[in-house]
Amino acid sequence: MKPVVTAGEMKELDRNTIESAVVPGMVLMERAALKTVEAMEKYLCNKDRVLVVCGNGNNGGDGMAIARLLHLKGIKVGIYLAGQEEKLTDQARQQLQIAKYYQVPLEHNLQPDEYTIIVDALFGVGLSRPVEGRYAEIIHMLNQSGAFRVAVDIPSGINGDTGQEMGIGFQADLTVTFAFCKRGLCFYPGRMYAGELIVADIGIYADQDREPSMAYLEKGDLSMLPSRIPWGNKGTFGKVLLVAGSRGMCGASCLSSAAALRASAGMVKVQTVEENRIPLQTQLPEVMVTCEFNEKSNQEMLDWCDVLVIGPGLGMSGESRERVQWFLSHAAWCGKPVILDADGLNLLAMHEEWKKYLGGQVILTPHLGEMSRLTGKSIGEIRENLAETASLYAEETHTVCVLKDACTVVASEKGKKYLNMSGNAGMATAGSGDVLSGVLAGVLCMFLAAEKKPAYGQMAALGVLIHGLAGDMAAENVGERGMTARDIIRFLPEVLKMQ
Ligand SMILES: NC(=O)C1=CN([C@@H]2O[C@H](COP(=O)(O)OP(=O)(O)OC[C@H]3O[C@@H](n4cnc5c(N)ncnc54)[C@H](O)[C@@H]3O)[C@@H](O)[C@H]2O)[C@H](O)CC1
Ligand SMILES: [K+]
Repeated sequence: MKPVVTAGEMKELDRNTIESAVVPGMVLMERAALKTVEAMEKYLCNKDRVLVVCGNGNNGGDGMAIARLLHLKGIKVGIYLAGQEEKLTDQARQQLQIAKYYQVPLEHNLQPDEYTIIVDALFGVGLSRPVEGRYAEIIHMLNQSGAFRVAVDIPSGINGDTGQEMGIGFQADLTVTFAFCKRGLCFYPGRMYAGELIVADIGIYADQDREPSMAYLEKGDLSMLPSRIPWGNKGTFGKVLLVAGSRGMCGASCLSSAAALRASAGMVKVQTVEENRIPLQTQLPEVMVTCEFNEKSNQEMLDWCDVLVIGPGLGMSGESRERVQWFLSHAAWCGKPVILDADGLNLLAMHEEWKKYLGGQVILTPHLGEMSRLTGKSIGEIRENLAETASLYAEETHTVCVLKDACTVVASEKGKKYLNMSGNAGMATAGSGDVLSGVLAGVLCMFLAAEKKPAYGQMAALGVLIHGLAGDMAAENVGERGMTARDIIRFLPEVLKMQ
């Protein structure tokens, strides 16, 4: 698990290291330069010609140090100062002095096409307004060149907090960011501008009590998943009750059930309507189907299950409304974990009074449209503030909120947030959300079966990671264009096998 920071948090950590830990800024700059050159090694050969384009700030200072290190390694390199020397920060000025001492060539004309590698050291976390004028022209020229492009800390022009392009963004093939990943490198389009992303440790650490509030999980975090006890039986590995499906809507129940089984649940029972019984049982013989809906059988189902998934393919009928209300309220009373998805969320949006049934063991999985209905905010406003919107709603409802987008945010009521770095555009396909609801149920089952219960936010973040990794495997095998939700299900076991 890796922390993710805002530009402001990064500057604070930077300042804290320099002032409290008394690590000179120049030392941090040298380390930043060394790590960047190290990351460039595998792309470098002595025939390369490198151009380092420097701004006035410390991002530019990093660039000058990088140029000097490359020069001393015998690489042909030149520095192009995009700003004015008199406006350089102290550290950038010192770095320029050092570069001049070692006779690093200064280029006065910008001719990107003469170089095979271009290093963008214009702006980093100090970007404070849209890029215009001469700087915009420079970035445009650099993007036009056929050179291999390296960004220092953040691709210039990309907002370090939101990932939005401010005027024009440098299109990097490789970004070496220092100390911690910035939020703007996780959200789109920032993530696309970054290219290959390397987070370089340069000796800046967060104090325990100032841990950044956001993190992302990596493949290695699958090691958190508990192993299956050898003596278990199908009941041991988690029983999922899926309240799903309605007249003419059976597909979502199939996808969610199949995903739960593929994500390690031991048993799945679907509470649905009579006309879905045959199609479900035909497509998924492993799944039990019941069409009962009465006090006695509902209570038996609730007592039987470990986790509920409520919502896929439910529709908005009065009958569906009753099913959601009964299971949501009774699950709350007995503290059973619930994943509330799709029309379960749309019905919640219409029944404010159901919020009393929500709590820490409830995971909401809205996409932007469902979130708009739940919060009354516009989709545009939500997309601009994904993390804050998810966090606010999680706090308001005391739940875990999985706000689904290209970069899904998982927010828990205690303010912890996770960004998902797995997945791809091929997953924007019908049923992908139904699959996620099943995967989340499967992951909860894993932990419940092992009698471990990390925070629901962390379990949900693991489920989102697994869903995305399966989607990445599907894209590698069948391509993004042609993949379907069932391809994601197909690769779930491969992902879990990796752990
Ligand atoms: N975080 C770390 O551990 C380290 C960071 N380092 C590097 O320092 C930069 C941040 O440097 P800073 O001086 O704060 O700002 P920038 O260099 O990012 O910004 C340059 C300068 O540009 C001006 N500016 C901002 N926006 C615009 C604009 N749109 N048009 C024109 N000019 C603009 C602004 O006034 C800034 O002064 C960080 O990213 C790292 O690369 C340390 O060197 C190593 C440790
Ligand atoms: K940069």
